[in-house]
Amino acid sequence: MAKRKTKPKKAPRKKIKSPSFKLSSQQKLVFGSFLVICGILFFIAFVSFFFTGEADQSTIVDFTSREIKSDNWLSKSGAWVSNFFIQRGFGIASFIFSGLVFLSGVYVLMNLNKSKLRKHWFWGILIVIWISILLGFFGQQNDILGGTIGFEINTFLQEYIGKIGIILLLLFGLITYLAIRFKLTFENITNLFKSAKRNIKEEFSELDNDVIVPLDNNLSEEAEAIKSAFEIPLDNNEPEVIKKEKISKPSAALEVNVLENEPEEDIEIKIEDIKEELSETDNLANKLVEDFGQFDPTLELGNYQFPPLDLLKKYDTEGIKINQEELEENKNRIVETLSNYKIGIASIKATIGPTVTLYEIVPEAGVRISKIKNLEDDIALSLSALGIRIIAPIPGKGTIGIEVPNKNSTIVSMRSVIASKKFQGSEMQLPIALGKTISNETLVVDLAKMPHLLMAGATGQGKSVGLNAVLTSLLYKKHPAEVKFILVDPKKVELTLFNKIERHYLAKLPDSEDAIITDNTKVINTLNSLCIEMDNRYDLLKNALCRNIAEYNKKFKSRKLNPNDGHQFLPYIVLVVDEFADLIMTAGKEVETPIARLAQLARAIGIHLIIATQRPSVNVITGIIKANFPARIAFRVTSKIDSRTILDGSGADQLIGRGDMLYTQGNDLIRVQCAFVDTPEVEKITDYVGAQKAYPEAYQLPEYVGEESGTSLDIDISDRDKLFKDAAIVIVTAQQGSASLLQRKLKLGYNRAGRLIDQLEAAGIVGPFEGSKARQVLVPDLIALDQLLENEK
Ligand SMILES: Nc1ncnc2c1ncn2[C@@H]1O[C@H](COP(=O)(O)OP(=O)(O)OP(=O)(O)O)[C@@H](O)[C@H]1O
Repeated sequence: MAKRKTKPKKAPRKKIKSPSFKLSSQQKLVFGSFLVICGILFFIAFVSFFFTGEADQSTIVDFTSREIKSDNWLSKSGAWVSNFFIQRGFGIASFIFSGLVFLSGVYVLMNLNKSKLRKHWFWGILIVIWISILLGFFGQQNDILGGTIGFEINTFLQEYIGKIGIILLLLFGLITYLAIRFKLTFENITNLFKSAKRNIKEEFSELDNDVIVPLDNNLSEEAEAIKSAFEIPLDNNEPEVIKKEKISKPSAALEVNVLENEPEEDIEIKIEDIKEELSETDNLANKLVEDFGQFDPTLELGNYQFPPLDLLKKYDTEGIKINQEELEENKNRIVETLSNYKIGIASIKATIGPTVTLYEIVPEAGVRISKIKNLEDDIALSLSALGIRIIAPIPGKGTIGIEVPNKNSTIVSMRSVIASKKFQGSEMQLPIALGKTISNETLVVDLAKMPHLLMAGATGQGKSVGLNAVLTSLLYKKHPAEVKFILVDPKKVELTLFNKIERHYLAKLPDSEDAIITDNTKVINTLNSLCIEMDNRYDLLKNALCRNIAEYNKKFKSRKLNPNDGHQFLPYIVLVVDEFADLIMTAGKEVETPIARLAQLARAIGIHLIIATQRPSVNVITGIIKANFPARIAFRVTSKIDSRTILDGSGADQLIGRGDMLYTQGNDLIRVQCAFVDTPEVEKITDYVGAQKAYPEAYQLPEYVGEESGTSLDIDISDRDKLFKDAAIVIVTAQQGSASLLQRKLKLGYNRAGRLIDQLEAAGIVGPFEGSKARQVLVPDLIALDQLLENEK
């Protein structure tokens, strides 16, 4: 599964030529109509047999003699055929044969699916045998009912299992037939009985309500009353059905349904039964699904066990405890502060969350909302608490919210959110249990819908824990075949634990050693490779006529896409970048461009990005990135400006840290306490997953050959630029392997400087291309350079 390189083409196998029975259109017409006519002839002969069979007995004995005449409607042939099938064969069940021959003709004529026809024959023959055995019971009285074969089998079976045995055997055959042919189950039958019972009941109760009132002069009193009340023009003698509803209670609303007089002429409605033709591939896919079942991407790791809940820790400080005193105190202070500014409160309500309590205030009529908003600092001061946030007004509620941190905040454990019904029962494509909201509800979001996530917050406020929570959620819900991670961790320590699940869940570039990327230059290659993967996936989707990965995978699972055409089950790819700022600082545009491209286009093909940064400044979170990351998580930041960069508004600066965060998916801000998952817990999970059978290697991303790394390292010495030696001296003296230095010092154009750098690399003077950084100079001084050039000669 993990391996996705194109398979080497198999040597073409020699095909053994099987005789082909393909008929041309004309042949089909001739053969098909022949069969249809045969079917009809059989039918006529069989019917005639019941009238003329006895008289024709002699004809059969002497078929060739022209003297003897036959009474059968189809003369001697008819007599012979019907005698063969009915008398000596299967009795009246032989009619089924005539039907089958007729049907075969229709199938050939209309070029219908042959496998279905085969099925009809198979089941048809079984039914013939079944009926003839059943009617074999009456063989002694009337031998044409079950035919000789039916009678003989019946008597043979009677000797061994007796009459009761045969009846039970036939019953068993019938049940088997119904179960296989009509997919009948025990539940179906019970449901059928139940609904029939219900229908009968309903019908009876309706009968009670329907009164047929003959509209003549002898109208009952009630009907008379109705007639006068509604003045229905009653002109002919046809009886009309009047629904009597609660007529006995004249005061109640009276519902009367009077059927309109029928129009003079009935206009017939023709109902066209439009049946869409299934294409050949559909038939093939259905057959494949019938034979092998749906494609199961998880089959290769069929025994994979999801990590159990017990690997996650339970915390003592979990669960919300109501501190009545604190509530009362805060309420009084809020009321007091507001009354100091002459703001009256109509009502106040508290919702206690894990870290903060929301006081919802309904101000008295006439109070301006902006007035309360301006008092934010004053209220914070009077409550002497950090992290007060005022939401005025709360969207969709018409109240004003004041969020006040709890004195004793409670931890929201990863265990509690993973165990929640909301997460366990979620049908999302990439469900993530972020934590709990202020009303203590578990917040589960779909990464596939976001479709990319930007996470920011000052150092030590819970970013890494947040990233771990995201990854843990996916590990608990998604099979290794369904999702792959690409982890970029410049800090080198945060995500190392995930190394253990490399062959299960990680994706990497071919030939790279570590799956977790810690080197910024490799990030560029990975991002570009991911862009290639994106393009490849779009091609696959285009060929499969699907709009997104979910549709594509569904189609692939139902075997409608041929793996020989390059189609395969596509896992989701989640790219996680910790410390995005660091990356932008070192690689700049080279990362921004592929990130922006991925962010703009990758949503449909199942590539989702999560980028986290400590420094939410505008040169890190640029406009183009912001535009493509509508879903954002803000942990506590130090300034209002940072908050504005992340959330386009303040709020993140008023958080209290330790996993307290604001989440937005483009519209409302939701305050959430992030679920806490500690490093030992993550370690346990990765150990658990890592200990299980894995794919042979990590998921392979497409190879990316960097533009600059295309240097041919075998540049001939004689082909070197005239300025080669000068360039080498400049580079070694400055100990800086950059083309722009050569451009400046030797007054060269970019192309020539670039060529020189390539030649210097080929000579082993500078190292390989390293992204935006200058190349490493491998020769320490001019003496060493002289020696190197001397040796070359
Ligand atoms: N959801 C949470 N619930 C409780 N405590 C938390 C939560 N998230 C973080 N903390 C506390 O904050 C500490 C720092 O968190 P974390 O390592 O995630 O910060 P960070 O933002 O990644 O910092 P840095 O940027 O320096 O890596 C944790 O060790 C933990 O004690």
